[in-house]
Amino acid sequence: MKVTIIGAGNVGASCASLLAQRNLVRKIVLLDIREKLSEGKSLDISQMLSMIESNTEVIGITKDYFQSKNSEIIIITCGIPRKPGMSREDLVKTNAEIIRTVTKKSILFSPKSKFIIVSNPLDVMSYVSYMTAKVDSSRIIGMAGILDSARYRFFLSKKLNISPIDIQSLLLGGHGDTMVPLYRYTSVSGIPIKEFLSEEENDEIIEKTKKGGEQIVNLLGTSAWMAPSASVVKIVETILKDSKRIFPCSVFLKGQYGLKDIYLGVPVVLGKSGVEKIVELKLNQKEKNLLKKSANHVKMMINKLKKFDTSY
Ligand SMILES: NC(=O)c1ccc[n+]([C@@H]2O[C@H](COP(=O)([O-])OP(=O)(O)OC[C@H]3O[C@@H](n4cnc5c(N)ncnc54)[C@H](O)[C@@H]3O)[C@@H](O)[C@H]2O)c1
Ligand SMILES: O=C(O)C[C@H](O)C(=O)O
Repeated sequence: MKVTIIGAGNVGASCASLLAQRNLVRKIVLLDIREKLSEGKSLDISQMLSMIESNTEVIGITKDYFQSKNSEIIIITCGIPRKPGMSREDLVKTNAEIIRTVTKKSILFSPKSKFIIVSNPLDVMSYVSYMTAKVDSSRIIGMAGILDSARYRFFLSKKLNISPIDIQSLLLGGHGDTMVPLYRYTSVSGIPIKEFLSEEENDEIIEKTKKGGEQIVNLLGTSAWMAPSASVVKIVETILKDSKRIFPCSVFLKGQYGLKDIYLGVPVVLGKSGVEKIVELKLNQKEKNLLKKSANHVKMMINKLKKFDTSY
């Protein structure tokens, strides 16, 4: 069982480290364009393995895609992150080119692989990877909803003084300010959230969640990587164990939620084939409007990209 991670920067190296600690796969290939980076990071991770009793082999590669041959899963974390004052959308042109190039190269050596996309702006990059790979959309999964949901659970846990582990939540929509956390589908150990706080109080938590990525960018000067890599590892584990768990992920919609030709966050069942089912919830009018607004925003970015590059 081999997993390849493209991009050995903050998110990529952290994914390799967390995945190796889970002792889930035989081999992790960490690949970057920058000479020596992945070799150094993989060596550091490898030297940790005897202490944590993991048998995973971690190798670092510069540009040589042959080493990624027949990967079960390819995780795309390469490209530029935002800096303070930037939006995720500011990354679109640079990262689209990078995602297209690395998807083309990876699919050549791993034609049956599932892809987890991390690079931003997430929903558009997942779309770019899907259009480039030309494989069934069930195999191209964007990671964002798990992270956004984890942030929401964290802020909520602080407000309620309750463990985040016991908070269940669900989000829809794009990864960004237009995300749609669902108050109606949030609960604490099965108890509806309305028993703990009002919708208005919850809205304050949602605003914090929407700004969760930006808050870290402003503190660190670059974007988050610990919680994002833990979210990626959740997806990897679910696919490899064929666990059929439900998570919000950015997936290609073909009419579900009244939307098509777009990658957007919705709840999905994940298993060994990737996205095994898209769960369609009955939304109320307010939720429908918010989702539509979020979809319009992602569509607008996709259309801008298509104008700039007619090959999409
Ligand atoms: N989806 C999410 O929730 C989420 C969360 C965190 C970060 N991100 C995004 O993930 C991306 C990576 O973030 P980071 O903090 O790891 O950045 P980083 O700068 O630390 O790492 C990016 C790495 O990509 C490499 N790279 C660039 N072009 C490449 C190519 N063509 N082939 C191989 N490697 C290449 C760079 O050399 C660098 O090492 C950013 O776009 C960021 O916005 C998304
Ligand atoms: O905020 C970012 O730019 C990175 C990522 O999308 C995040 O939410 O942490």
